[in-house]
Amino acid sequence: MSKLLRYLAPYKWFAILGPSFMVLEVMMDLVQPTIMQHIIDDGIAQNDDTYVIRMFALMIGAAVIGLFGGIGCSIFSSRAAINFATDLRKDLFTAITYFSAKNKDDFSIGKLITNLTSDVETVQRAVLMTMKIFVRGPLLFIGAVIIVFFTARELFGLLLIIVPILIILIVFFTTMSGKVFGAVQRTIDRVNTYMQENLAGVRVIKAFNRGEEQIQQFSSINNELAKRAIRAEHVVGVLAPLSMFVVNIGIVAALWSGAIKVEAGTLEIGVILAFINYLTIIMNGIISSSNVLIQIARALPSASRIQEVLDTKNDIVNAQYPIQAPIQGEIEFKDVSFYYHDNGEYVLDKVSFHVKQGGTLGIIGTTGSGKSTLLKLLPRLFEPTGGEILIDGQPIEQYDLLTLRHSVGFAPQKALLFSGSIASNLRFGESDATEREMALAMDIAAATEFVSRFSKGTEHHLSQGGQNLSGGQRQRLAMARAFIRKPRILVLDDTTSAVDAISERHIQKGIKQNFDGTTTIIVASKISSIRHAEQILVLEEGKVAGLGTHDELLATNEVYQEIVATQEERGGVLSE
Ligand SMILES: Nc1ncnc2c1ncn2[C@@H]1O[C@H](COP(=O)(O)OP(=O)(O)OP(=O)(O)O)[C@@H](O)[C@H]1O
Repeated sequence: MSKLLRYLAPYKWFAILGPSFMVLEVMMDLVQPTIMQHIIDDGIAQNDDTYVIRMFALMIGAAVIGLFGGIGCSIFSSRAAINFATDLRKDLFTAITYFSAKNKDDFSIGKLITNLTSDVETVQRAVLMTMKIFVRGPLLFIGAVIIVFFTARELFGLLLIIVPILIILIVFFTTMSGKVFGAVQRTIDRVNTYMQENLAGVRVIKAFNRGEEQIQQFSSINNELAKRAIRAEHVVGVLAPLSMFVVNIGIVAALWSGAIKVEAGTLEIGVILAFINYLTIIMNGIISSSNVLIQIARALPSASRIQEVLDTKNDIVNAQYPIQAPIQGEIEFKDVSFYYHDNGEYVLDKVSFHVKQGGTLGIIGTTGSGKSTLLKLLPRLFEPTGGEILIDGQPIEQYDLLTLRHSVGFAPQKALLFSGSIASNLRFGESDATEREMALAMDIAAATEFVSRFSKGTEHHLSQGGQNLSGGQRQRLAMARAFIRKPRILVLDDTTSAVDAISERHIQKGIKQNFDGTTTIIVASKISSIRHAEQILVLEEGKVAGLGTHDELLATNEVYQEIVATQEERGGVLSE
């Protein structure tokens, strides 16, 4: 939490002014019972009307100044806390945006959403309450104790019993609340993860008639959240009535012992009333301090979760002196190995191949053989765990990341688009692409025809993830987004799986004509997509099972022959 407080630095004046105004309000609150005591003992008891009126005017004056203090505190504290949270949220979003793929895998999406929303809000509330109330509580408490010591010393002994009891209650409940609210926050993570996954998969849920089961599973997590939240609220909720009970006992004791003293003529009635008022102020001071402490205890787990994200080191960073020279496109994999998790299985095992600049490599293999993983190593979404990748003869990690990623036109297997216009999605690839460049990229990707059918053309609005397009249309736009960069290395991960054969041929022709000097790596599930590649790499369980031209592999490679045979059985597309 203390680390996060650096976010208050730019707003330090708001953060100082807020509590300062609160001091003003507290002073006015503290002075009121003493004025009242004087009204009773020196004004009403002595029948001095002028004195009473003067004191009433003083009371109203104090109330107005207190109001001014309260409003000032609210304005400045909320500005400080809201700006603090806005900057924090922005930095969190930035950190998450620059996470490496591995960093992202380490955090669940639900947890990151909770981070950006509920965690930031919890910390913001704690900061706000600290500025507004944390000054008020202790000041009210200390001020009232001092005033009672000087003005109602006859009853001061009672405070020595009541105050320690109240303090013990607060320490106990604050400690408890930190634990129970930590558990609530962790359950909110689970709810968010579950909701996020289910919202993304709503169509699958419907298609498989899994609605009831999913609702039941959600209910069980939701009920768990309710149980933990209720427990947490109970813990917090018991404190105020318990404190009130202790104070009420104190009031009874004050009245009883005060009455005896008034009867004996050693105490005035106004002092008892002032004492009771101050006792209530002390209780309010303690309860509001405890509310802030509880809020801080609640915010601590949130703060450390936020800090965990901010502290996460991106494991893919630029070299100290990165190569910024333009990339030509020669690629060499030398015994490249990779696993996703320590102690996990090798997904790629000593993979070696060489593609000359402007060459074409097709990759084929069984499901889960590591094809997509291999492609993800090229824009350095992941780092090899063994071996070396060379681009133009230089280790890939020596290249400036921006230069490297700008040189690689990557169309992933899952054609994810963003909400916004088609044009904005294409410009994701090249922000200052002209209309002509967009038209050419769409033409190569066989997207022109379906886009022109939309009344607004490239201004047609796509919903979240491009869900209002067909799978094949999404794939074409994702390819166009990669083409528009005019990359030196083009990486297509099974991007024509949902594209019809005629369009696929159009795309292949387009790539050949327009990306002559571009090194192209294409992962495909259909032989027809890669049969004309200069080299074809056959992957099996992460290992190279073959490397050669279509004809060479067909003649000598068993795995390739098997894939061809299976595709022919299914009415294969080899003849195309
Ligand atoms: N983010 C990840 N974390 C952990 N394991 C992963 C991750 N992504 C993929 N894997 C595992 O790595 C292996 C290779 O996956 P990859 O996606 O590279 O295969 P693929 O050959 O592209 O498969 P497909 O043809 O089905 O697309 C699989 O066993 C998969 O379960």
